[in-house]
Amino acid sequence: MTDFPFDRCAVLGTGLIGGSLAAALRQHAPGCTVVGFDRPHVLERAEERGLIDAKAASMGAAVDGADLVILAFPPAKIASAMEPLAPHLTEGAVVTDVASVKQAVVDQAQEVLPEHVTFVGGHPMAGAETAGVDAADPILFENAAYVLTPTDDTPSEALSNMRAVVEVVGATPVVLAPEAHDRIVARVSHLPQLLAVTLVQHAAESNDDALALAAGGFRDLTRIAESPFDLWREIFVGNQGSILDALADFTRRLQRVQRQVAMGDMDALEDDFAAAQDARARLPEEAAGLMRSVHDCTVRVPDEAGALHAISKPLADANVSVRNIELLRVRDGTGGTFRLSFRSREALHTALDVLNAAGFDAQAA
Ligand SMILES: NC(=O)C1=CN([C@@H]2O[C@H](COP(=O)(O)OP(=O)(O)OC[C@H]3O[C@@H](n4cnc5c(N)ncnc54)[C@H](O)[C@@H]3O)[C@@H](O)[C@H]2O)C=CC1
Ligand SMILES: O=C(O)C(=O)Cc1ccc(O)cc1
Repeated sequence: MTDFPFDRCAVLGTGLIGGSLAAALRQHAPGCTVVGFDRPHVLERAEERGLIDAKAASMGAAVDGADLVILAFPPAKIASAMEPLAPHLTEGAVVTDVASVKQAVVDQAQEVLPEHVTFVGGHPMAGAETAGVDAADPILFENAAYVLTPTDDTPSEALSNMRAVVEVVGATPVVLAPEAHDRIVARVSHLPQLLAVTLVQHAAESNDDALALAAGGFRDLTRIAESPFDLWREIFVGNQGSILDALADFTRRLQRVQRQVAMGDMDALEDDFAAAQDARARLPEEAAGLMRSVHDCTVRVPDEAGALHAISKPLADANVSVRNIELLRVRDGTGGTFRLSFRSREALHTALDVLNAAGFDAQAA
């Protein structure tokens, strides 16, 4: 790629996010050499998986000569790595990070990074419930929002070069002040994480059989309850103020809902449903990441050998690629139902046409 503004990128922390960024850069900015640094066994794995071009034995060696430095450690380690890194940074380098909370990292960068580099905070709004180098995937950022948090001092060239990084990995840049970012993610990411965990616990502890009755809605709403705590511990500590504000606001809303239910105020609840439907329709069509909500359909098939082939063949013939196939249920004698997921609304609609034309009962899910 000729107009990619960086030649040598150091990725410090080659886990889920760093490994995915490294791999996406290798794929889409082939002129840029990607050097990784992590714990030796992780780095070994990153190289084995082809996520990086080269391994560095130390942080200093990784950033030596790098015009782009991506800090992709856990948040506290990102902040604590800056000071020891400072003397090794190359003049003119752009330093960025991926931490889920921005104000503290931006403050730390302003305090300890040398004048001759520019720090631009970043946060890809894409992730997965599994961490680590083995979960890294260059497709992770496709269609994701990717927040950049420049300050008043950030030179416009550094910001536009970071936009190029975001775009080359398939994401959409969203520029926000660090404090605005932290307030927003408290509501769309940190509070939902706490609610998912609380919902699962609330149901599971109410009755031994409760989870056996949970349908798709409960599953959709609680997917992120499987996320590992290690990262979240740092997020809850790092964004405590905004999370407490969001919790207080949310508690007031929940109390209002409680009053509406108690008073049988269906008009008020209907208004809430309408407002939520309206707002949800404005969610980005392709939400972020590997775990994004996908375009699904269900297909009923007869109980006979070769059923999966019978579905996949006409789709392959029509050049429709399937992201995921899940067998939802099988009943002896009466057949089964598959759930198929596609990457886009267009692919889903083509698939529905193809499958129905082939004689299946396929419906958008
Ligand atoms: N997991 C997610 O869904 C998202 C995470 N983030 C941010 O990305 C950053 C990394 O998170 P993940 O990639 O999920 O975690 P991860 O655990 O997959 O990756 C972190 C990497 O840092 C390395 N590391 C940690 N301490 C180290 C040390 N002292 N020396 C050398 N290497 C060390 C680990 O070995 C690991 O490979 C965090 O700052 C997080 O806030 C941002 C968006 C989404
Ligand atoms: O998988 C999901 O839906 C997520 O919300 C993942 C996620 C986790 C942490 C972040 O800072 C950003 C995104």
